[in-house]
Amino acid sequence: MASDFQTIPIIDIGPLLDKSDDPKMAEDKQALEVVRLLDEACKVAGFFYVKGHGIPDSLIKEVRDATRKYFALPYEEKIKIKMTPASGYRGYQRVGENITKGKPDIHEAIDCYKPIVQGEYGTLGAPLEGSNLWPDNPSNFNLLMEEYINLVKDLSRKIMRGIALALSGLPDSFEGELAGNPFWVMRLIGYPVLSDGKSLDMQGNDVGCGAHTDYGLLTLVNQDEDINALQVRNRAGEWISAVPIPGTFVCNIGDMLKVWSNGVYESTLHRVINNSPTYRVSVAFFYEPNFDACIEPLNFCKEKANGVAGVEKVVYGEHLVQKVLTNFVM
Ligand SMILES: N=C(N)NCCCC[C@H](N)C(=O)O
Ligand SMILES: O=C(O)CCC(=O)C(=O)O
Ligand SMILES: [Fe+2]
Repeated sequence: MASDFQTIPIIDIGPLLDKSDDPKMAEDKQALEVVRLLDEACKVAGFFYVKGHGIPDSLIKEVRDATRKYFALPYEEKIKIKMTPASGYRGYQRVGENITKGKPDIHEAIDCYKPIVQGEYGTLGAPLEGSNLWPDNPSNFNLLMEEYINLVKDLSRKIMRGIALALSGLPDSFEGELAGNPFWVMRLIGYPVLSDGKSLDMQGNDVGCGAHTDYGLLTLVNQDEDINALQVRNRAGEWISAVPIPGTFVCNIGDMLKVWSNGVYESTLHRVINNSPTYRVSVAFFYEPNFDACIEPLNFCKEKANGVAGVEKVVYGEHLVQKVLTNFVM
């Protein structure tokens, strides 16, 4: 359960990454210290900064800059990759199209998902079938994003090996049938400046993204430097700013890890409010279980609660599809 934390921990995961594919990982002192810090952060806040991740800062910035260039294009250009039910909910959505708790969010985005071929998951996967819609402009956009996706996906897998140990499981607890073929989601997001630093629309809505939890396992947020906008709710109900720390990702745990951990880790509520005078870009990568995995508390997590499951089981793909189908007005 998220406590009344006031700050979000920073974890240098370098020593874990060095050993994460080593069969002796669980005997390495420095890797185990990272595991301890992950456990603490997941229990206390459900959020932490990841440093020492090994992904070049230049690539991380390039991804944000390409995203910014795309959003700066005229609407007619952006709408060429419009997200529709027929595109598998992949592509561009304009400001106000995404809905959180009944209110339009003040952001625009490109949504991407791991490609799903027709029939791959039967009716379960049908709404998200398709491949991603990438803009032609800026050029090389898709190559850049694919390079980035490969790196953040592998980073997430390694963090999950650490989290498996943190929950007293084996390092590969989240591989094989559970998350060995991980689904992923990426959202390239732009948060416009609010006019006069006040509300953008007549209803006085100034929320870039309303309070929500993420749906899967781990989220890695690549956010603009120098703009404070992402806020995380602690148990006392206070909103704690996840201020940008150059060279880090903001990492948070999602609903499926809450279930697998039997509620030992919480998927913490967060929201985005861009009150700055500058357009804000963030790129959120979501590392998820296998699309068709049935998620229920793992035995080694239930043991701590005398074998009692404290959270409901769910098929990940059903959870995701139910969210996606209620996220948009179209
Ligand atoms: N894949 C993830 N986590 N996307 C986050 C979007 C959160 C806002 C969405 N309208 C909602 O209400 O969930
Ligand atoms: O823009 C951000 O900093 C976070 C976005 C977010 O929470 C999400 O897309 O799930
Ligand atoms: Fe989120």
